[in-house]
Amino acid sequence: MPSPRRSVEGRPLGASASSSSSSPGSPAHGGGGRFEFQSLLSSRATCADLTCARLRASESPVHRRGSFPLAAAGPSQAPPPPLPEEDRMDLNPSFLGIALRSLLAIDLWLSKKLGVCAGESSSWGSVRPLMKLLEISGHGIPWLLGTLYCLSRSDSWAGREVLMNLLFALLLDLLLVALIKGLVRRRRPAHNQMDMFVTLSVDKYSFPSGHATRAVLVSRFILNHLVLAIPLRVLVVLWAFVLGLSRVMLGRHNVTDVAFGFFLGYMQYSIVDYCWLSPHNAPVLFVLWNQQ
Ligand SMILES: CC(C)=CCC/C(C)=C/CC/C(C)=C/CC/C(C)=C/COP(=O)(O)O
Repeated sequence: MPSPRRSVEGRPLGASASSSSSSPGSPAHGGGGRFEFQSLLSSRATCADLTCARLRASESPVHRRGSFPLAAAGPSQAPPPPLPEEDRMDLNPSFLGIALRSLLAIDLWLSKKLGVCAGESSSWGSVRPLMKLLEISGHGIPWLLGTLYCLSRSDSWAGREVLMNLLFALLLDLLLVALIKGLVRRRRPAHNQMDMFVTLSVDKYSFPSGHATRAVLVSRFILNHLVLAIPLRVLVVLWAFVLGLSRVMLGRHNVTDVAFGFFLGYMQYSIVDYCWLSPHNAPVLFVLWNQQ
């Protein structure tokens, strides 16, 4: 009995090879006045590509109503096994599915258009060194080392408390970004050159942008805990925004990586603010640091 899963394009479900004279891609008559399509492409590998649509055999009207052609042929012939889950694809994706795919397409298109510093030969290739300088300004290492240095030099309890929380914020950021990157595993854009200053293994993935999370987290932190004149406050916000934009211009990220990074950085600051470490709720940390 020919397996319906292995049948070629347009062949009616369950029909024998000799009866499948219909041309590829054309609807084939499945019996009972109904038409059914089998896979548009024969291999499972190509089915992984979402361009391949397949009618779910187990959910087709013919199957559901018990009038599958082979089943009708006799009780000894069992209906074909349902398609494996990975071979199936709904023909009527939900509105959410369509919206997400459209967003993804716009994201890829826009990110490619904005990636004007992705290489030396790109249209804005001459600005690339400046973008890379911005990249270092938002890198985890200078921020961690800077915070540790300031902590070691701080001689007031208030200063130490703020710096201890900044250190906590930076470490929380590294942890959450690494966790999400490892779970989502979205590859960096194809036009990115992997020439970044010190990276972790998860930094081969792009969602979310660690620079974008850090930019918003650190900016919110500075704006809330440092007394700055208005022009400096504007500069801090601008730095965060331009740093995020530079990630797309360098070709390191897609727009959605940076947008989600901004959102995550904003939420991270709220977490840090909520769990604010002080000599009252985390005395051990402060005593240990004092003893050094
Ligand atoms: C110094 C202390 C207390 C701890 C060190 C913790 C640690 C593992 C630091 C690693 C810092 C590091 C290499 C961060 C990577 C930053 C980076 C390249 C992020 C990628 O950003 P993206 O915007 O391209 O996603």
